[in-house]
Amino acid sequence: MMSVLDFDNLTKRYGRTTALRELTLSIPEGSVYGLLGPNGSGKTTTLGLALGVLQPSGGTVRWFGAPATAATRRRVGALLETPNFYPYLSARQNLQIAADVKQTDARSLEAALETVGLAQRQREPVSGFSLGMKQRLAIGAALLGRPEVLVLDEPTNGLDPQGIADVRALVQRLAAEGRTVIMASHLLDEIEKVCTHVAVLHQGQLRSAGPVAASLATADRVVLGLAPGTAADVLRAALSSLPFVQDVRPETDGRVSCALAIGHSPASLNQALFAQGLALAHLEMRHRRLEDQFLELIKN
Ligand SMILES: Nc1ncnc2c1ncn2[C@@H]1O[C@H](COP(=O)(O)OP(=O)(O)OP(=O)(O)O)[C@@H](O)[C@H]1O
Repeated sequence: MMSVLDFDNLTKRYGRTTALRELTLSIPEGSVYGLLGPNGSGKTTTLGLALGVLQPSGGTVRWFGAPATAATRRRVGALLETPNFYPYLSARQNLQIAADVKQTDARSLEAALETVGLAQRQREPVSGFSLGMKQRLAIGAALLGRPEVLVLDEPTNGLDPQGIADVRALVQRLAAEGRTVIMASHLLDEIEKVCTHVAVLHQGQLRSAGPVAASLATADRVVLGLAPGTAADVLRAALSSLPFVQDVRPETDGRVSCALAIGHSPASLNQALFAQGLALAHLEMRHRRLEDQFLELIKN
C-alpha cells in the first residue's frame, strides 16, 4: 500500500521540553489512522508538524512521497481546532466565506454540505446549531476543495453522545468514500471503533504502531486452574514450555493466567496441556478493560 504521509526521525523541542522524539511512522493510503495518547503525549504537535504549522527541530515530513509544497497542501484538509463561525450567518454562508478564502469551486461546497449531512439545514443560522452540528460544519469546511486526506485533532472532544456518534459516523463515511483520515484522540474506545490503524504516543515517544486489530486484539487473557491440590508451578512450567503462550502470571487460588499468540485458541491450549498429562479444572477467558490495555501499552 502506498503511504500518503511519512515521518522520519521527527523531533520537536520547546526549550527543554521534548514534545516529540524521533518519530518514524508511515500513514498508508486509505487508512483511518488514529494517534492515541494521553494529554500532553505529542499528538497535536505531530499533526502541527505534518501540516507545516510547526517547524521540526529535527527529522522530515513527506507528503505523497515528497517534501510538502503548496500543491501537496491542497490535497490535505485539516481541522486542528473548531473555527469560530459567524453565528448569525447560515451554514452555507459560513462555508461560502471559507470557500472564497480557499478559492475552491461552488460544487465542492455543495458536496461538502451533502457529505457532512447539513444540506437540508444549510439555510439556517449557525447560532441554532448544536455543538455536534458545528463540528460537522467545521469538517465540511475542511472538505472544501475535495482533499484526499483529512487531518482531525480530537474531532469529538466536548460533544454530547449524539454529536459523538454523528462525527464518528461521518469519519467512517469519509473513509468509505476513499479518503485517508488521520485523527488524534485520547480515547482508546474511539480509536477502536473508528480507526483501521493506530499509533500510540506517550511522553512524545511512539510506543506501538500498526493495524488496530493487531495492536489491540491480542490482549485478552486466559485464566487456567488444575484440580485442587495440584501445584501451580506444574501448570506454570507447562505453559512456559509452549511457544504460543505469552506472559504467564500467577493469579489467586493457585490459578495462572496467560496470553495467546494470534491464531491460537483456548481450545488448542487445552489440547496442548492435556498432551502433557495436565487436565484443567478451570478455563476462563478474561476480556480486559480497554483502558487497562491502553495503560499497559503506555507503561511498557
Ligand atoms: N508552544 C509550546 N510551548 C511549550 N511547550 C509546548 C508547546 N506546545 C506543546 N508543548 C508541550 O509539548 C508536549 C506535547 O504537547 P501536545 O499538545 O502535542 O500533546 P497532545 O498529546 O496533543 O495533548 P493534548 O491532547 O492535551 O493537546 C506537552 O508537554 C506540552 O506541554
